[in-house]
Amino acid sequence: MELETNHTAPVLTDPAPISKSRLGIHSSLLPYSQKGAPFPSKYITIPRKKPGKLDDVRSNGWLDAMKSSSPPRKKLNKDFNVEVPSDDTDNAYLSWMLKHPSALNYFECISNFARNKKIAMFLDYDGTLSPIVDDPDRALMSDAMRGTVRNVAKYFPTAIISGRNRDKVYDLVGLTELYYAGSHGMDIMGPVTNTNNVNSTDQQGKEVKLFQPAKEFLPMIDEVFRTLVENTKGIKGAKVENHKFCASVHYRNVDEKFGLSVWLFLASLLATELVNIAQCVHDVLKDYPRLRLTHGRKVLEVRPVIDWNKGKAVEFLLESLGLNVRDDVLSIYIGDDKTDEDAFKVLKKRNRGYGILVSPVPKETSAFYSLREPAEVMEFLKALVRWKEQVEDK
Ligand SMILES: O=P(O)(O)OC[C@H]1O[C@H](O[C@H]2O[C@H](CO)[C@@H](O)[C@H](O)[C@H]2O)[C@H](O)[C@@H](O)[C@@H]1O
Repeated sequence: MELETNHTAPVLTDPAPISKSRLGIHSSLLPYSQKGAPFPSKYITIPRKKPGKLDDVRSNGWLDAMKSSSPPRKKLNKDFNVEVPSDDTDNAYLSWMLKHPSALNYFECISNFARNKKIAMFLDYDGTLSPIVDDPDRALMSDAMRGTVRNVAKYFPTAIISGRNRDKVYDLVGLTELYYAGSHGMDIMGPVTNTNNVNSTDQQGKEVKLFQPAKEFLPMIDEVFRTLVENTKGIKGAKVENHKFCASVHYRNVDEKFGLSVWLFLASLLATELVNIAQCVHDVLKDYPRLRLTHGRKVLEVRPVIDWNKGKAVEFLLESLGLNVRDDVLSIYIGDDKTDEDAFKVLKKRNRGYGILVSPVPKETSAFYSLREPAEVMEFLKALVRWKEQVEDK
C-alpha cells in the first residue's frame, strides 16, 4: 500500500500546532474525576495540566497561526475576472502531489486495493462536502453532493465526522442512513451492536448508541460560549458558535487591518482586529485550565482537554461497526482541516486505510492522497459507487 516517493516538495505548512508550552499553558491540568462515566475508560485518557499564566497572544504564535489558517484566495485575473493560480503555485502543488497523489488519478490503484475488501467511509463536512464560504450558516451541501453521499452509503457504512454540533451537521446533510459524529468526535451517534446497549434514538426513532466522552463539560462550554459572545460583541465580523462540546470563534470576516482596542490603546499600540479577537479568546481561556485551544480554518476552537479527537472517533466507530478486528476492511477518511489530521494519523498507523486531504495548496499532512476541492470529492465518491456497481454486477 505504501507508495514511495523520494521527492521533497515545497510545502506550505499549516499553522504550527499550538503546543501547551507555546500557549503558556502548562502540560498538566488539575485532575478531574471520570466517576460514573457511561463509556469504557479504555477510550479516554485525560492529560494533566498545571495551572499557569498564559503568555500574550503576540508572542506565543497565535497570530501567525491565525493569519495562515486557511488557503489564500487565488489571484484574480482582472482582464477576465476569473481566479487563476500563478505558475509558482501550480509548480509547488504539482511537486507536492508527488508525495500526496490525486485520489482521482490513482483511482484504479485504490479500487484494485479495495477489491474483496469492505470499505468504511468517513467524511468531514466543511470544506469537504460543502465549499468554504464566509458565513458558516450558509455552508450548504449541494443536492448533487447529497445524492452522491446517499449512494455511497448504500454500499459502504458511512459516517460524517465534523467539528460542528451534531444536530447542526445532521440538518445540513439530511441523510438518515449515515452515522454522525459532531464536536470533533466528542458527540457520536453510532450503531447499536451486541457489545453496546441502546441508549438513545435518532430523529427517526431508530435505536442508536450515543457516545459523549466530554459530557461533563457541557455547562462549562455553555458558559464559555456566552462569555465569548459577550466579549467579542464589539469586534466587527466576529462570530461565535456553540457546538455543544466545543465553541468556535470565527474571524474570516474580521478586518485584519486596523482597529483599536482599549487594551492596546492603553499600551499605545495600533492593533489589528485579529489581535483583539485572539486576546479575547486568550483571556477567557485563562480562567478555564480544563479547556484548550485548537486552530481551524479562520476559526479558533475552544474544547475540553480530554484526549479525544476525530481519530479516536474513527477508531470508536470502526469498533462499533465490528470492523476494527477484520483484516479485510479498507477505511477511507476525506477531510480538509487540521483537525482531520488526527484521523489521517490513525489510518496511517493502522495501515488499513487511506487519508485523503482536500486542499488546493500544498500542506503538511498525514493523508496519503489528495483532492483539490469538494467538486473533486464528489467525483471521487461517484467513481467509487460506479466501481462498486460494476463489481457487484459481475
Ligand atoms: O470539521 P468540519 O465539518 O470541517 O467543521 C470545521 C469548522 O467548520 C465550519 O467553519 C469552517 O467553514 C465555514 C463555512 O464554510 C467557514 O466560514 C469557516 O471559516 C471555516 O472555519 C464551522 O462553522 C466551524 O464551527 C467548524 O469547527
